[in-house]
Amino acid sequence: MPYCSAGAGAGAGDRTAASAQAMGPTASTAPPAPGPAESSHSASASASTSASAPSPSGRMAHTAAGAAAAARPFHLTTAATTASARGLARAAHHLSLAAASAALPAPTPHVYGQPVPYGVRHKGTARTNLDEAAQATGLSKPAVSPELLARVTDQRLIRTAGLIGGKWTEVSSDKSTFEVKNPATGAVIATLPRMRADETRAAIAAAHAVLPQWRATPARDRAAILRKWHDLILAHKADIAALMTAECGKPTAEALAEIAGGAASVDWFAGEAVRVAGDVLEPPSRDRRMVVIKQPVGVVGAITPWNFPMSMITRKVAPALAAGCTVVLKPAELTPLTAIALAELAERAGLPDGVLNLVMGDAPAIGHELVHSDTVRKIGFTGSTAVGKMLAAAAGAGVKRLSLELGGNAPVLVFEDADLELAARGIVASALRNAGQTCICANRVFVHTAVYDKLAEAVVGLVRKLKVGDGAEAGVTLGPLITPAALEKVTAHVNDAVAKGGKLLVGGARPEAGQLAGGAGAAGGNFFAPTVIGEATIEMRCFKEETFGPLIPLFRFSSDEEAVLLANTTEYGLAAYFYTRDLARAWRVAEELEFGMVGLNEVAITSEVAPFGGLKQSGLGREQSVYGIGEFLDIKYICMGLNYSS
Ligand SMILES: NC(=O)c1ccc[n+]([C@@H]2O[C@H](COP(=O)([O-])OP(=O)(O)OC[C@H]3O[C@@H](n4cnc5c(N)ncnc54)[C@H](O)[C@@H]3O)[C@@H](O)[C@H]2O)c1
Ligand SMILES: O=CCCC(=O)O
Repeated sequence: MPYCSAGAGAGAGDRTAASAQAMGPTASTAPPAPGPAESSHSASASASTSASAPSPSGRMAHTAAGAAAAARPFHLTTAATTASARGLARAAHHLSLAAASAALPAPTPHVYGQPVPYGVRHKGTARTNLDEAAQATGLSKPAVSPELLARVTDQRLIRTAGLIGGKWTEVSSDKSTFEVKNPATGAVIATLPRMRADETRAAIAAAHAVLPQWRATPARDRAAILRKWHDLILAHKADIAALMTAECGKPTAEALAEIAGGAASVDWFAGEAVRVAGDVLEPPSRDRRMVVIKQPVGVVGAITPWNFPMSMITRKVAPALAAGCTVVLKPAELTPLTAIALAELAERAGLPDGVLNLVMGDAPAIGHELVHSDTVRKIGFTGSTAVGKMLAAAAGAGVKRLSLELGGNAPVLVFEDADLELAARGIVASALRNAGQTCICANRVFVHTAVYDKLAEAVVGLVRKLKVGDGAEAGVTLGPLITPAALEKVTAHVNDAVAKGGKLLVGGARPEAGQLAGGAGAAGGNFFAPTVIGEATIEMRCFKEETFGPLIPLFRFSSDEEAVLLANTTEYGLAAYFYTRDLARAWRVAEELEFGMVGLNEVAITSEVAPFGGLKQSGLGREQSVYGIGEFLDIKYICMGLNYSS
């Protein structure tokens, strides 16, 4: 199903630079510290100490002991080497670490202002290990705000924990935490464990341990679990939308559209699971037969951004699970709550323990483990081009499979024969979707000079009708930007354009508090008024960079050749759009645009049935569609000689 209801540049850029630095050469060359199991415990000894009760839900039970035992035949058949024995011991150790650190009672989240002790409670006292950690480190405990709890009906969807080997893990190895803020108010809505390398290694080990069972599970059964997950997502869409809007800021209608699209991906890949097929080749001689089979690539590391907190996850996790892979997911730290709710629903759908693991916190440390682990065979990443390039370099060193969905700088071309009303609606819907924070947002609008003034007037008229405010308020069509840094980048792009001769047609600054829907609280949010700049030129930053904010710059052109040249003048190649009624021009321009996705008289191009991905520095590989599952499958050729003596 297509979904599009009405990009944080500096946010993305600034964080990106910081993370890139943190991941620098020192971090990437440091070998992971060996776990104690490698030196002092046998696999079975450490596994047997960590066995836990079978799952009450009746799901495939994977205790640490069970999972380690399950891993054994796989190790023995694929690589009966010392290294694999060490790997098994390490897996068992990490599983026992996960089991021990996650041996917590059913979560009762600490609510700000009403301390509810949880964590590992000491005998005969209400104090927990978290109280001690908080006291010792001065750091806050995992918690959720009453405001967040009040928004959600099924409060079990809100957990202050990652998921490792089927255990919700509420304490990170160094007991540190990070905060999640509502971008519409600036208020802290949750505090979560800041996971790092230890938790990531445990999650990788858990995913590896259960891989033999999951890949051997019949595709039909994997598909049934995915369909159940899809149904549960839709049954809880109001709660998921509330979480998504609270952490990411997008208006509720946009959150619901994203959930519908994300659920559609899960359903699509449930269908694809049973259609994986190989080939029988015509052999060059009759003494042999040749076949091609497809097999899951193995453990997948999935790293996702904040701007689509659900659909960027389902596009990776659903095809990976359908193919028979297991997953370690690292969602963005700005928006982990949607990911946690999705993982909780996956568990309820019957996904076996360890098949989907969730870690979040210290992005460079987690990323380093995922990309340097020999166990992880594939990285699926969506995010900035800067972080994507760094991951690509590290994954290349380990010859790991890689999909990258990176930045965009989408052009819209409006030719002189276009339906101008349709074009104006499309431009506003695309450019301002998620407050302009969408990788395929219209970032540069090129208009034929003959229709420029009319188109500009129509765009400005539509922009003036938008209602800016807290996305949770009814009727709001434009929410806040994700961070103050994102606000700074949009402000800088607007100021730069005006300084270089751009005409401010509407917007241009932060709205006054009184102009915002959402009451006084919204005054603390990261809002920027939707802005249209006329007479934009190629010297401006908004021509070269992804603004990732609510800015529509209008450029002029006077020939088809000029329009296509302007559109292609970017290192990005994700999405492009154009409006014309001329069939010959439509084909010519569609073929000449150097972008992975092209919308002709249409901006709502995203769909689970269509390949999503970019050219040039916008990425590698494709998500969604019939092509999407191939990213998680290895191709194996088997040649069978028939010329043997009987
Ligand atoms: N092409 C697409 O499909 C697509 C979709 C959505 C967003 N995007 C792009 O994503 C960008 C915005 O997202 P963002 O700001 O979250 O990007 P980002 O690159 O800062 O973060 C993306 C993810 O990478 C993680 N990360 C950051 N540093 C890391 C490191 N050193 N190692 C491993 N992981 C690390 C983050 O925590 C997050 O989970 C924009 O450029 C946008 O165009 C692309
Ligand atoms: O930001 C990228 C995702 C956009 C989409 O799914 O349409």
